[in-house]
Amino acid sequence: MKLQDLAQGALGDMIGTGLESLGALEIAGLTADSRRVAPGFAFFALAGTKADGSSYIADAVAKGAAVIITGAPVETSVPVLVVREPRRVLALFAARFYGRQPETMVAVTGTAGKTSVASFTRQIWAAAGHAAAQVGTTGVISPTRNDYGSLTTPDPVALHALLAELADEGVTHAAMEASSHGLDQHRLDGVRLAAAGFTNLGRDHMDYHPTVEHYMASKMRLFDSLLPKGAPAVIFSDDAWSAEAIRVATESGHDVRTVGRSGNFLALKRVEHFRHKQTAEIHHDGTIFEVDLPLAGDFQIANALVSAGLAISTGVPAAVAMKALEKLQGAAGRLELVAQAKNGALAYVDYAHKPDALEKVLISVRPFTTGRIIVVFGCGGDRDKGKRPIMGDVANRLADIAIVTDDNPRSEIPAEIRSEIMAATPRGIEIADRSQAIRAGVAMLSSGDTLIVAGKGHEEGQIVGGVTLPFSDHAEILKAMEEFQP
Ligand SMILES: CC(=O)N[C@H]1[C@@H](OP(=O)(O)OP(=O)(O)OC[C@H]2O[C@@H](n3ccc(=O)[nH]c3=O)[C@H](O)[C@@H]2O)O[C@H](CO)[C@@H](O)[C@@H]1O[C@H](C)C(=O)N[C@@H](C)C(=O)N[C@H](CCC(=O)O)C(=O)O
Ligand SMILES: Nc1ncnc2c1ncn2[C@@H]1O[C@H](COP(=O)(O)OP(=O)(O)OP(=O)(O)O)[C@@H](O)[C@H]1O
Ligand SMILES: N[C@H](CCC[C@H](N)C(=O)O)C(=O)O
Ligand SMILES: [Mg+2]
Repeated sequence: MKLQDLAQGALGDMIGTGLESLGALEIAGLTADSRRVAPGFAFFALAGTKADGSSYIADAVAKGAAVIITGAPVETSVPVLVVREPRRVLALFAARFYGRQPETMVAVTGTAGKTSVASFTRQIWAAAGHAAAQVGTTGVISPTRNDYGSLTTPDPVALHALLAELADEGVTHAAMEASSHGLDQHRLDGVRLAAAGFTNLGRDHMDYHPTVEHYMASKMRLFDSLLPKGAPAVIFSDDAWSAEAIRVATESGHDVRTVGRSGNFLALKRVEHFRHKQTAEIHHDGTIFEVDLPLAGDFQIANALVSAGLAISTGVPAAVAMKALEKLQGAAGRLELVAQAKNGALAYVDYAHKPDALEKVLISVRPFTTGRIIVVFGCGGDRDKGKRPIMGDVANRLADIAIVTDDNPRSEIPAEIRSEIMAATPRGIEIADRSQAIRAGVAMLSSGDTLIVAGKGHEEGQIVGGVTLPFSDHAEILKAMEEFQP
């Protein structure tokens, strides 16, 4: 593809000249990683969090880069195009380079619930007869794939290559997660969105965002920069940050549709909790729906409402969407019931790795726990350190027994991470080895107890140093259940 064809639509972001003379240049591929450059590629030199891409220009040129696209002039032997927002230009170019996307795309942002909402929206679309996919933390799920993933929001080149493949496979509807990193780094700027959703805002990623306002503003890019004006913005109404999300979406000229107890689009009137399910009365456009949601956890109602809001806003009849809620399967590792002991105690895996999520999950299981709540959890290394004592305190207050263990220590010293948690968990029991911690939790189970193994959800590895060791909370629970037969 010629550079001038890639540049269409991104011209507003260009500065300086260069395109006139370079427009006819044939571009074989795009990348921001010099290690992936092949002959004829455009190499985007991006200033990153760890490295500066401009130090890899020589490497890219040696590998055959045809043009360097960058934010500041550089001297090199191949043509250079200087642009104002290189990350945005990369995303827009990637969208044009790969060309095809599923016709109906939605994105959801929020601190917690994105994976669940992407999954539920895919399931509702599928129930309505659409070929639907989800893209996010747990990877890619479509009618023909279930691929494990790494980033919540893939980088724009990988993302658009994937969206083109999905479109070619016949996928017409796709729901994706918009992480704050992804939004801040313009990873989704080339995605054509039909609607967007917001779940909630809590503490996370304070290692990356200087303030909570910056974190919220990154999330709000979804509404103030990416969603086309006038498109439906589905916003959970009952979060402390809902009003701010509604304000941004309204000021951006969107069709704001709120869902929740104070929702105007889907209004939640009543909820009854049972052990593995809950019943909700939902009002929509003058009709009352009684919905049996086959999932535990108050927060799943919020996720179900946002998903139904997105599905209805992209053409699914409300009655079809409400019916589909009754068949929902939870996203892998999100308050997933892994085993029930002989004595009736329940063991769940959950992906709560931030304070609000841990709090919500522990509160959610209390109504059906007649015995004790036992939680096994840790905090990731090389991530927001501030959340460690907060999560420790949450577990100390809301669980009867808190077992503090390791969760992806990465480059940090595991004992130090644990002691930062333990500082706020005076009742906590520290067991370094995660497998032993889970064994201890299972061994304690008596009738009426609930065990929550939190933090890793669907993950299949434990990252220690630079190495990912095979590990599954799911498998460890089953092994311990077999051993202790509680
Ligand atoms: C902190 C962060 O978000 N980093 C992401 C960012 O990297 P960066 O631009 O800061 O990269 P860098 O390492 O500083 O390097 C700068 C530039 O030099 C280039 N380079 C580097 C080395 C080399 O030899 N040659 C070369 O060209 C790099 O490709 C890059 O373009 O852009 C990269 C491409 O999009 C991402 O892969 C990378 O994600 C890293 C791996 C990561 O761990 N990100 C996590 C924190 C993340 O994004 N998480 C979110 C949220 C998760 C959640 O929901 O909670 C997610 O969406 O997954
Ligand atoms: N609506 C919600 N409100 C509060 N907590 C929630 C909500 N939905 C999910 N959770 C909690 O957060 C955990 C992660 O849920 P989910 O994977 O759906 O969110 P996410 O936003 O995709 O998270 P991540 O950013 O880590 O990918 C769940 O296991 C549960 O503990
Ligand atoms: N997407 C999140 C996942 C965290 C999961 C938890 N197991 C951890 O490693 O902290 C992150 O990379 O920050
Ligand atoms: Mg997610």
